[in-house]
Amino acid sequence: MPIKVPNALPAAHILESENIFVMDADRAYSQDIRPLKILILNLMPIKYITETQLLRLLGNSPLQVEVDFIYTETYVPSHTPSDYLAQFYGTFDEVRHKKYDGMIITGAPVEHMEFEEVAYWDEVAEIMEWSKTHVYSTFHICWGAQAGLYYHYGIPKFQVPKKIFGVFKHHKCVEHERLLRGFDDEFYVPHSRHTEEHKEDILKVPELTILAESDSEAGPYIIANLEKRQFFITGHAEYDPTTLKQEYDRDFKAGMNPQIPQNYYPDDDPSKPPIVRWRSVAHLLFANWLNYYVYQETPYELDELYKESEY
Ligand SMILES: CC(=O)SCCNC(=O)CCNC(=O)[C@H](O)C(C)(C)COP(=O)(O)OP(=O)(O)OC[C@H]1O[C@@H](n2cnc3c(N)ncnc32)[C@H](O)[C@@H]1OP(=O)(O)O
Ligand SMILES: N[C@@H](CCO)C(=O)O
Repeated sequence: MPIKVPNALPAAHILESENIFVMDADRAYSQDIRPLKILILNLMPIKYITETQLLRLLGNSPLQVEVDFIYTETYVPSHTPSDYLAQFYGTFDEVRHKKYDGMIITGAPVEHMEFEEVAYWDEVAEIMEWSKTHVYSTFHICWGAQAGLYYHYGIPKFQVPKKIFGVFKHHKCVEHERLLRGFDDEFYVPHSRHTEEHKEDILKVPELTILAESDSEAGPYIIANLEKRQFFITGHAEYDPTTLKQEYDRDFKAGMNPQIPQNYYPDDDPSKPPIVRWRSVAHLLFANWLNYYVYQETPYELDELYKESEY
């Protein structure tokens, strides 16, 4: 079954070459099944890379998925041409009247700033408030997760002395969790951040459960609220095989003497091709979310979702 994206989105060509069935927005679905509506708030600077990474995982499903992208109006992205945004993206104002089965809030390279200092903070906070009544399930990634944990539950982030950078071993913290169905007892996921949440702050919030964590400095990895309508993912399962390499090379060229990503290069040698240990986890994570927490739970008629809302 296909994933439907804005017409001529560059990611579509890449995904088609990977045998993912992509439909443009004009084409009708062949079956009378309501597609799942997913909204992606893409805060990453190089938009097409994140689009491709997320659509690759959302598209690897028998479910019909229709994706809308939005960017922030209160901070206009500098690395993405305005005609690209005009062609493929909307704004929150253009979608606030709609309801969605799922939403993804991406990471963002703004973790050094206090949340309130980020130019689009008020807008992102408004979107997170709106999501409570207009989105069935929200998946927050990296800075998106930090922002969600802070906005919804007051959990602070802290600067770490050494960048959490590499591919870290994790384990499940709960049994029989559908989001983790198919995960091995130990699994690997990339992290790339300079900040963290403290586990004890998360455990203090009765509505939150840590579903998976790492005993390394990567710490809590997947946090869910009680209703399992909000997931906070501190790592980057969606990253391409060479994303960490690109970040390392970028910082190396900038003379920043970056640390070598852990558990990534054979013999920790950046001249060797990296070992990819997280692809299957990425596919399971997104497929389980889509299947168990979006498709199987969301109302068939999206208008039924928080009908009482007069937002
Ligand atoms: C913690 C996480 O979530 S990890 C996810 C973040 N990881 C990444 O973004 C990896 C890829 N990013 C990069 O490699 C770099 O950010 C680059 C190369 C794209 C840009 O680096 P630089 O040019 O040095 O930084 P620059 O000052 O232009 O800002 C980079 C981004 O930070 C964000 N940003 C910077 N200042 C602000 C601000 N005041 N308010 C909001 N966003 C800001 C923007 O997203 C900006 O990119 P955009 O304008 O295209 O949206
Ligand atoms: N993943 C990011 C961290 C930025 O906050 C990078 O190194 O680009």
